[in-house]
Amino acid sequence: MRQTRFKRICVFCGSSQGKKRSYHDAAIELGNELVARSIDLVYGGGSIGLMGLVSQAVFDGGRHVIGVIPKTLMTPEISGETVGEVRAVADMHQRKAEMARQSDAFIALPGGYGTLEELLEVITWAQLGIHHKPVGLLNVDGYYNSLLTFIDKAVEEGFINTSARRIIVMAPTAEELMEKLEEYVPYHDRVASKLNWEIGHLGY
Ligand SMILES: CC(C)=CCNc1ncnc2c1ncn2[C@@H]1O[C@H](COP(=O)(O)O)[C@@H](O)[C@H]1O
Repeated sequence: MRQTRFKRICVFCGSSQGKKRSYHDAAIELGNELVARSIDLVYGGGSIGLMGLVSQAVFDGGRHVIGVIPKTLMTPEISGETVGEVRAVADMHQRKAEMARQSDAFIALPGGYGTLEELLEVITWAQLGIHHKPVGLLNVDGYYNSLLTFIDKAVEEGFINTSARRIIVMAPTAEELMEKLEEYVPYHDRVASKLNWEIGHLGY
């Protein structure tokens, strides 16, 4: 068993499986990597898409799985069944706060609007000093290349600070990504570190 600084990691990913086999395989590989490192999973609940694959892999590997799901989405027709522990929440905002509160790091696999929104929110929260947890992007088959190019454009055009660019930890495989996340040094902004967030309200 490998040494790890993480007890639980939150995975954001598609509620669809995507078209390539590599997305399917990467979700299972990430789940297995968490198991190999004795890390538990926090995710959005349910069994659909890549969400179902990663949660099943972690559950089958004997680790604890927490699915945080809004009551409205909690039907077999919409989200399928959640393996492991289910935490029902009132809405999407509570879900994100609860997923963030429960985990020591975040990883995004390929996904659509929901995944992008969750990923960008935890990056923004890191930038504002709301949390100091690493954020990893699993760039399976270059899926996120155009997003990364866009972010570099935003740095170039002066909308993202060069030092904040390094909040995103990126790798093409789960193993490499985990190695990088283990070594991540939290981002510190002089202004953000002086902000006094109401921890209770934000869910931290
Ligand atoms: C009505 C409908 C479309 C239901 C889809 N069913 C869903 N069930 C559970 N979580 C979801 C669902 N859709 C989006 N999410 C959230 O958004 C992310 C996936 O959205 P997407 O497929 O990338 O965009 C997940 O990490 C999850 O937290």
